[in-house]
Amino acid sequence: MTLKAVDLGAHNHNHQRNPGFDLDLGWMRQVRMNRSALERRASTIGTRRSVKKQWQAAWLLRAITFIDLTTLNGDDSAGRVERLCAKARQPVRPEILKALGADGLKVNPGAVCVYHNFVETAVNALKGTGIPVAAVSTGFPAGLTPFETRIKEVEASVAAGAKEIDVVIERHHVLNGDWQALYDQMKAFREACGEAHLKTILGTGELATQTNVAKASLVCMLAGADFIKTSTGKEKVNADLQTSLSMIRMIRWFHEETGIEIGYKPAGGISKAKDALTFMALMKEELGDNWLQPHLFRFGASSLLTDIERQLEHNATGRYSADYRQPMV
Ligand SMILES: O=C[C@H](O)COP(=O)(O)O
Repeated sequence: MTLKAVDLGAHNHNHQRNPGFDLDLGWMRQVRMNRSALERRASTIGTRRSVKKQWQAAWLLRAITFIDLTTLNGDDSAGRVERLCAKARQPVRPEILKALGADGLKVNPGAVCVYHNFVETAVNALKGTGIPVAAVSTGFPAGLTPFETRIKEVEASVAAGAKEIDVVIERHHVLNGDWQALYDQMKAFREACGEAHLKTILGTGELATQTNVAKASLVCMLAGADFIKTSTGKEKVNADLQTSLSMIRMIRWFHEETGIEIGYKPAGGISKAKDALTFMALMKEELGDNWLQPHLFRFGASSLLTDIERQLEHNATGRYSADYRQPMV
């Protein structure tokens, strides 16, 4: 296996950030998505392309570098966050890496994602690793706390050491077509983030139409988002392939018009290694290999790593072990 040749996507520090642009209502009017066409295209992704057996371990290791290892639960505690960070330091058991011939590789998730209250805990637990902490800091998951409070939350998370801020949008702005209000809020969040990267969560399962998803994506990118993200993980419908297509195609269009590369983060309900590989195939087909890097692609996922480690072990030994061998937290 040629694992050593696989670029495990070190963070790209030369990447040009999105400076933000004016809200272009003329462009907004051109945006249309056809749900059935998206569904047809989405249904071909997992079937036409499957990763060949000998490449699977390399792809799975690469998938790990895209994970925002996440815990966003009401019963989160410092202890749980510390255990999650320990997992981020060593996402795959050393004997599995050794068996795969990958023991020399640095494989770490893209970030650890927590509520604001645990940013400091995570920053301390990840010291020396270079793994950034992402915070959901804006009245997550509804995003309906007072606007000023949310801005203060963002500033507090950045001050505590978060390098990425995942911000939920107010869905009613989209449902009412109030693009200016959405734009103004996102612009203010971007400003509050400073050097930290802004990831905007659309809550796509609550936006009613694919055209709304696409328009909300464009507004967030125009306002200066570094990433657009599907879901909080708390909506009834979370990341899926057809919605991903709507967002990815807007990323492509935005890049064609502005030259700026925006990251994509499907989140919520992605828990199987096989699904992760399908999302990666989708990115490769629609945006090309360049987008398969941690500064342009992430999975928001709480349990995906467990399944990936299981599959890697199977790949290395031909056997599956029980889930408790790969405890998450
Ligand atoms: O952004 C991440 C999501 O909250 C994680 O969702 P999940 O628990 O379904 O993987």
